Amino acid sequence: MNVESKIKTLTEQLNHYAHAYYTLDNPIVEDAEYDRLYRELVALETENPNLVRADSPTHRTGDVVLSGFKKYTHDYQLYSLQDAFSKEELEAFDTRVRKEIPDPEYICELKIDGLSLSLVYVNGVLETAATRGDGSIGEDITEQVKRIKDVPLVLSEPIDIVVRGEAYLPRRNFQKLNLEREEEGLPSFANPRNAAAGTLRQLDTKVVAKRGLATFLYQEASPATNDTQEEVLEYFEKLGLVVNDQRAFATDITEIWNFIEKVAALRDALPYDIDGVVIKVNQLAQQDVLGFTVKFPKWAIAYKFPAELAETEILSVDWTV
Ligand SMILES: CC(C)(CNC(=O)c1ccc(Oc2ccccc2)cc1)c1ccc2c(N)nc(N)nc2n1
Repeated sequence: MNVESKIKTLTEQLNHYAHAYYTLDNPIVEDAEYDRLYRELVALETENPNLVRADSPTHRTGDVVLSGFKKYTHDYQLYSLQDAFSKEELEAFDTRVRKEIPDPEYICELKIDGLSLSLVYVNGVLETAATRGDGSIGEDITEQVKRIKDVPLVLSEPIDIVVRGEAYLPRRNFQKLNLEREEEGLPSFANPRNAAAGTLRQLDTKVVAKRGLATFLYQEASPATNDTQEEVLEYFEKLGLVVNDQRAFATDITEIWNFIEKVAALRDALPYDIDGVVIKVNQLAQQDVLGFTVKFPKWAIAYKFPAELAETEILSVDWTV
């Protein structure tokens, strides 16, 4: 086997193992074996730098220390969600939708408490990752996002696509990070969302690789190639992107509310923080009929759970009254 096919085989093998470990949470090879193959690839790439592939896992570990963040202008507006804090507000949303869509089918997704980000793939290769910013201009965090192990550097298909999702810190990594910071006499992070935001603002990408961020993708920001939001999410999984599996269909507020109550009951057992449930019209053609206000899509709403009192707030509450 010549060097080029040896590098191709090693790269594909290592990416397959990493996908199983980080994206499917289902390791299929011992760490020692992964490390041995990884070292073999680094040696071959060092001798043949012109043969390093775009999807090589070695792109994730090179220690790049940036001097600052470049601004990035999104090709597509990244919208916010209108919020609802009660069942009545959801009923008002449903009434507004039904004025234009008599029989809507909704899809309900989790609202992950992380940092919104946009991934731009060209020919299937991750070209840019950026924060949402104000929806039009964000910050380029490409080098940082390349160190998030479940973000594919190359998709399974060579397509141009802009996807949007959330970067978050799994609770177990959040607890591990705060323990380390306490031992180093550093202030701990208040919550996983702040820790994720602080990590992606690190200019030393080695720090990002160590912290164990993860992602869930939920939106195709470029013109959609599917008919429904559900099909978009299934397509994302085929491409190698991570999609949250906690979702449900609903045709009325009762079914939406049932899902919200189910999620509220399992919320504390989830390995990540959520701050609500996002309800969307599932058919993309129906989304187009409803359209957008200046800031929000009229076909989606976020039901926000009551904010959990932070430990400090709980201690300051006068429970004697
Ligand atoms: C619905 C949307 C606001 C994203 N959608 C967009 O940003 C968006 C962008 C261009 C769109 O349409 C286009 C307009 C012009 C060209 C191409 C597409 C449509 C939606 C949103 C926002 C936050 C979410 C969140 N935290 N969790 C989940 N689970 N879903 C979320 N969904």
